[in-house]
Amino acid sequence: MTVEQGRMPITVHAEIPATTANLGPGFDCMGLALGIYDSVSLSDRPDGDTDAVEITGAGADTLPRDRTHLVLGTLRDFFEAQGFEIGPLVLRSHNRIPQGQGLGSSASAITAALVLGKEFARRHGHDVSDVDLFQIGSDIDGHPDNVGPCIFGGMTVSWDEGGCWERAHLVPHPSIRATLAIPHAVLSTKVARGLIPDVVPHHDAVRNSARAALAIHAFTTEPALLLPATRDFLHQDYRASAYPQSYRLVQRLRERGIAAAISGAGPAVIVFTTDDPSEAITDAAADDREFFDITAAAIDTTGAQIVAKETSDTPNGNNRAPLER
Ligand SMILES: Nc1ncnc2c1ncn2[C@@H]1O[C@H](COP(=O)(O)OP(=O)(O)O)[C@@H](O)[C@H]1O
Ligand SMILES: N[C@@H](CCOP(=O)(O)O)C(=O)O
Repeated sequence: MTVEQGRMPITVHAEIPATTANLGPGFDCMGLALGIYDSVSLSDRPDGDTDAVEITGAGADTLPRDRTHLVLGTLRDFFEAQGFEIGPLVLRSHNRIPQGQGLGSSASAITAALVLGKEFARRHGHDVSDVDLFQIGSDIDGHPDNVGPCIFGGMTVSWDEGGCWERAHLVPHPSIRATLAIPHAVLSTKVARGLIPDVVPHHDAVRNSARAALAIHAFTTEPALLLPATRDFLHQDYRASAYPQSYRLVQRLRERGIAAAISGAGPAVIVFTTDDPSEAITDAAADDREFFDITAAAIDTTGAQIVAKETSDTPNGNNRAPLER
């Protein structure tokens, strides 16, 4: 369907949170949404023959403007797969989620495409009642541990059941604060995944299972146990060579009794505390302190949202509308 003669072009706006996957031992299955948002909008382009992409913020100098742009490409693939005919589009994106840091930017980009695409198609009169964004997004990104919290907010645990993605939604304990140490370096998730062995010792699998189970309890009920609950045996040691400064910072923080882990595939470090850890992080970073930007991140509880209008620089949730997922 194209914009009919005389009909006002449609614009849909969305805010899409960053996510931190793994939380230590929850490799490929646990994740948490963070209050750092990409603001993305999609409009009909009645006066153009092709799609247009406008980008500000993170990636403005590096991301493509054609169909290889992850949001636009995913949108077009989604419309084609669903059989929705949609004319030329303008995609506008103000990105606050840094790319290649382990903050789920690719999952957020894919989620942005699907959330906007579903709402845009609905407003163009298409039936979207059977469209399951979590399923489609997890298949495309391959990381339900990012896509789950990105869509639903809070914390999710996800698993594969006979080729379908399932998830449970958890509410993190309100006293938990997340702080990020974001290095001046990037790492592609694909490269980081290449460092993980196909097989791990049974003993490590057992130890990791215990910590992952404990993480559910610590994140939801007893934050005092966050230090042991964020110990991983499946990925961080294997990937240490790809993020030496981040790995060192995690070790030093943990030696000081602070729950720290690599965020997603890295190289950002995520710290979970119930008080302000900035000083401790600066201290633990020692000679590497100039290498990291330290910033607090709220825990997002709502997930991706269609919003009434484009937000100013700091999304505050005032114009958020419930999203039909
Ligand atoms: N907002 C965005 N718009 C377009 N492409 C994006 C966006 N965010 C991420 N990407 C794509 O995803 C890549 C980063 O994905 P990945 O290596 O998985 O790192 P991350 O940990 O940030 O998800 C970028 O190089 C880019 O190709
Ligand atoms: N479980 C995945 C998570 C990847 O997250 P990202 O934010 O780095 O894309 C992994 O550790 O590979």
